[in-house]
Amino acid sequence: MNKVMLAKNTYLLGKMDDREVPFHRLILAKGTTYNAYLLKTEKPTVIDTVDLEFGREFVEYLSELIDPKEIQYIVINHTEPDHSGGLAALAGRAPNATIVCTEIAVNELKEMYKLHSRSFLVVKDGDTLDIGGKTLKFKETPYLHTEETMITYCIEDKILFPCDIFSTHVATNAFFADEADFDIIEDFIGYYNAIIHPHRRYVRTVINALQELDVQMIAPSHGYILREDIQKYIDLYATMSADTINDKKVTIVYTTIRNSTKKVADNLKKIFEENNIQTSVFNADKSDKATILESIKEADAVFIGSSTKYADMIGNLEDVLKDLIKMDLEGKIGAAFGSYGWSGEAIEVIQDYLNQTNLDVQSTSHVIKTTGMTHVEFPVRVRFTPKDEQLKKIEHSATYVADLLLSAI
Ligand SMILES: Cc1cc2nc3c(=O)[nH]c(=O)nc-3n(C[C@H](O)[C@H](O)[C@H](O)COP(=O)(O)O)c2cc1C
Repeated sequence: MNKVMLAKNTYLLGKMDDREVPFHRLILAKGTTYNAYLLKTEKPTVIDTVDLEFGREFVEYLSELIDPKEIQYIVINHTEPDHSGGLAALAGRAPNATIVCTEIAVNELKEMYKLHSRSFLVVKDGDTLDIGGKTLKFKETPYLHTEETMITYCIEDKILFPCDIFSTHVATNAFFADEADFDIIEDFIGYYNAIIHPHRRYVRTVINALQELDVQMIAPSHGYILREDIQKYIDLYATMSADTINDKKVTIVYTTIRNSTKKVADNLKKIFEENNIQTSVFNADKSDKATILESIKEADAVFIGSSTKYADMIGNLEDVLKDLIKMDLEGKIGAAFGSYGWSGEAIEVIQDYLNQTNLDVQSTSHVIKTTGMTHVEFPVRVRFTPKDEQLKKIEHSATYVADLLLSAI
């Protein structure tokens, strides 16, 4: 365990893990660190903890700096157990501490660490918390990289605690990037690519939020603390999260009885067009098949949808799908969608057809396995006419594909 002071009364409590750590189906060849922070103010506050495995060690080390009973707040920016895991050991030893997190995080933490009778303080975007001598400001960062995440900024110290964002996976005794005996950029970019890039749309929200903050130091939860040339790291995130490609095309083909599936198609189109992706939509029963197939040949992503009638697809769609199986669609993204009433067999039949092509067919399972995102669903299944939550669902799926199309990585 390490003890380093970042500002007056602000300590790094880090655990170095120099094993080849298995993480997100990767092996971290250089290991990693779990960085937590203690702000020893009038209302002592811990920001994040360490991996579950090192929880007791963490509390022992923390106890050398402060009696845990004095701790008033434990801020949890992100519930993944490599950061919140120390709560299991800390909560019992710090009975007077209120846990500070987003609303979504409350239930996750209660369930994960059996904290049902614990006191929680839910913070929202822009809320501040006076910890007696220092003030914390919170910014919700949903989907970066999970739904419940937030970042914390200490106004007096001008230190940003962004948890996973701006991290590096390097087991290091040089706590600050400027003290490393090599340039950390490659590791910084490698971490971004592995963990953050699939969520890059939300990186932009953070970059915008940072413009309103005077950040002099970035203290993430893995790897190096950044205190020199901070803007270089922020600019790198801005560049890496920007759209790099702008000439992509999507083709959407559907059939419908009473236009609910058309509404799904139109909403998909709206999202793609908001992302400057040229989008063509065809009702397979009202369009020339050769024109549809030509458009699919030109497209980078293909969405095929139908409503379900007596457990099957509607109209001419099957003819189009039979032709797709014979085409070379290598390198294109494919997705199924449709409106349905109770079972939605048509959508699954379309998915089966797409799986027989050489399209890169999207599925919920693949999205979860590759990004951890649970709010993106494929195929896109909408009960009856899409509204409210269902429109959000369509937006999430289209946005996900737009992000795949607009990024070179
Ligand atoms: C004649 C008929 C048969 C239907 N059969 C099914 C079915 O087998 N399974 C199902 O999930 N929904 C079924 N539905 C419900 C439709 O799929 C649902 O109303 C859907 O929203 C229609 O979308 P559309 O307007 O795009 O055609 C049926 C609807 C009708 C009118």
